[in-house]
Amino acid sequence: MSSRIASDEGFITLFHRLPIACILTRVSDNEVLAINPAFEQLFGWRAEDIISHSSADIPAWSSQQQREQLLETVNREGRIDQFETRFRCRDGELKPCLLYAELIDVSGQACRLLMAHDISDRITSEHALKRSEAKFAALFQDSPEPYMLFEKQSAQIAEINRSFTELFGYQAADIVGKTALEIGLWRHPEKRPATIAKLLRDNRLRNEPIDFVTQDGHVLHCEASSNFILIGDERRTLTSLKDVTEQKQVEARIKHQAFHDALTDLPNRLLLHDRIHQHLALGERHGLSCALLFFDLDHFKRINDSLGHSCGDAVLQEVSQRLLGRVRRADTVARLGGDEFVVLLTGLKGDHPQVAEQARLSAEQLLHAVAAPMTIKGHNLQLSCSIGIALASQHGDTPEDLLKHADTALYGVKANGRNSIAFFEPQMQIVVSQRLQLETELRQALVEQQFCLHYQPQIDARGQRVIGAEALLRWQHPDKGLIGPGTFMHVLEESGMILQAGHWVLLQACHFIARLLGECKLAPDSFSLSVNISPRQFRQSDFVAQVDAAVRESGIPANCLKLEITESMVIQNIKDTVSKMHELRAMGIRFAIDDFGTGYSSLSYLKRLPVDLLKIDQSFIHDCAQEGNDAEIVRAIIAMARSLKLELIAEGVETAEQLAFLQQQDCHAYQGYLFSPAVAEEPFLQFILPAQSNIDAHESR
Ligand SMILES: Nc1nc2c(ncn2[C@@H]2O[C@H](COP(=O)(O)O[C@H]3[C@@H](O)[C@H](n4cnc5c(=O)[nH]c(N)nc54)O[C@@H]3COP(=O)(O)O)[C@@H](O)[C@H]2O)c(=O)[nH]1
Repeated sequence: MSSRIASDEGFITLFHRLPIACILTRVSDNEVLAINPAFEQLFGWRAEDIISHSSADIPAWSSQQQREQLLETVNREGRIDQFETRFRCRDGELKPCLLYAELIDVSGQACRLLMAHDISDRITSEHALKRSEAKFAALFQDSPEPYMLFEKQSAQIAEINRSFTELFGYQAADIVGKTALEIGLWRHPEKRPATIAKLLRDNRLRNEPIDFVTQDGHVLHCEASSNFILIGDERRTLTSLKDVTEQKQVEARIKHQAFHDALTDLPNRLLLHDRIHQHLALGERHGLSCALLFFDLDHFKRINDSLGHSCGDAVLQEVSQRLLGRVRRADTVARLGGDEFVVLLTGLKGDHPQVAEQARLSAEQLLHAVAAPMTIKGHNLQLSCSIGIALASQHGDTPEDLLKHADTALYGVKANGRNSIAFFEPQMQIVVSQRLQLETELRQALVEQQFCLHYQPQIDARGQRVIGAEALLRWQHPDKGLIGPGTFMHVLEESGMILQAGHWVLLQACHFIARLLGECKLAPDSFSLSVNISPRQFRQSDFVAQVDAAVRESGIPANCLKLEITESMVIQNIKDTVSKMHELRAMGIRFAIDDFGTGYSSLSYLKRLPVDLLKIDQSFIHDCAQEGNDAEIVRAIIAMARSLKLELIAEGVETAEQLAFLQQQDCHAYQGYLFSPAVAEEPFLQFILPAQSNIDAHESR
């Protein structure tokens, strides 16, 4: 401290105690008069390094230019606030400082008091902030997620990033300064106030589902997350968006698939159930009724089996379109699977008879719609269908009951010949339960082997010789005794159990032939056993292999086995049938056309078939001796067989007159009650052991 200012004691004390670094210089010659301890401590300089030197010479200034600038301002204006510079410390470090300088009078001398405030921390944090702002800017711009920055107050867009531009198509120049509403970003602007309220309440948004619209008008399903942030002094809303459009579409697809049939895209059972539920509730409220129409395409399996599944699928699609085309928008057409469709007619008004009448009229229209000819993959088809109807409240109050009762009514239509409609009636349930009971018992019968074969002899009337037999299925029911196939064959067919039963029959028949040839010493050329083959059995892709295996396993000559098929079976899929017949024929298996005369009886298809024998149907035999139409038909069949060089056998021959007529026409082979009904294995053996003596014995009875 210079002696010339030492007398101003109050100032000196204050000067030395000030916690801020101070330096005092004389204006007239710029000589440094004093520095305080805070100065020494901050910059490391000692008093002797500084005091008495001209301020231009002191080493603390890092820039003379700045020093002169500062002095000039202070001299001119008497003071300077916040002059930023760097002071060199004794150890060489340049320390950022904020300088305050003022002209003061100290003991009558004009002096400059310069105070230096260390701003190293502020500069460091400013740098850190700058770095973090730069990082934020880089993150914001380069983020793969679309980002938007809004002015908090005005909600104007302040910035968008590249990903936002890529996703939405907007360039920053197009939208900065505008609100999302102004540019039409919201798909549902009416939802914005609630979303903003939520943001303000929670101070953030997390994965808020919002639909936006892109610049070119596409809808984007997004999840938006928002936070308030401070950038500089500005309060901003930072919003990141997650585009979940694809995810939503996948979810929607999965949901759609869960409630719709994949082939026709019609509602499935689940959705139908839901719709029935809704309409029952609505109906109750508004006094309206609804009706359930349960559809089944008649003999649809034949289309699948004969023309293939892709054709069957196309038929189902065509039927679904026809049904959709005939109902109102409020009605539902559903597919439950296979060839089962359900139509839910809704909004039916009036009392019970009026509602029933509306349902009946609609059902008839739908029946006709299905029955109109259709061309599927080049095939001209004409279908028919059966419809069972259940009416809400009259026939059920729940979806389950209505579906069950419409199905029961459908069963009633099918039992009465199909191609028609029927309303549910309580007694129909008895028929359904009986049918179910029969099906259950038949399954049990297959497991417990309650089936057996009976054999009806086939005779050559010229020598009364047994030339063969027809194997006929019987069911040895544990309570009801022996049951003929007329009672259960259709159930085996419809349920598919015929495949297992038919295979069993085939094996049994082959083993029976083996016993006849082995134990009874029958000559293979003198006897054949006929086995009835059901259409479903024949259509199996491995049918030929099954027959081959049965023949091989039993070790019989293949020509002892004769397969009986019907004309209708051949017609259903002539290509496949003929090819299988040729394969089996090549193995030595023989074929008979059963019930001949009742079907197409066409020469043209008969010529194409590898057939050995025609069986004249018993319906023509019954009255053939009366010389009426049946006699003519029998004559025509015999002539046809002769021209095609086919064997013949008449079935159902019950009287000597019938046999005499047949023999007059040169048809000598027959089977029927006249000789014997079908009998069990043991009695059958009596006819052929020894063959001739048994026939004699039979004649003498
Ligand atoms: N797929 C299979 N179908 C089979 C099998 N076993 C039988 N069937 C089919 O059932 C139909 C009925 O058979 P069934 O009740 O045994 O009747 C046969 C004879 O008993 C009966 N018949 C024989 N002679 C007479 C007669 O003089 N009068 C008269 N009223 N009926 C008589 O005819 C039936 C044999 O007919 P068909 O088969 O046309 O030769 C039967 O039609 C078979 O289709 C089987 O294992 N698999």
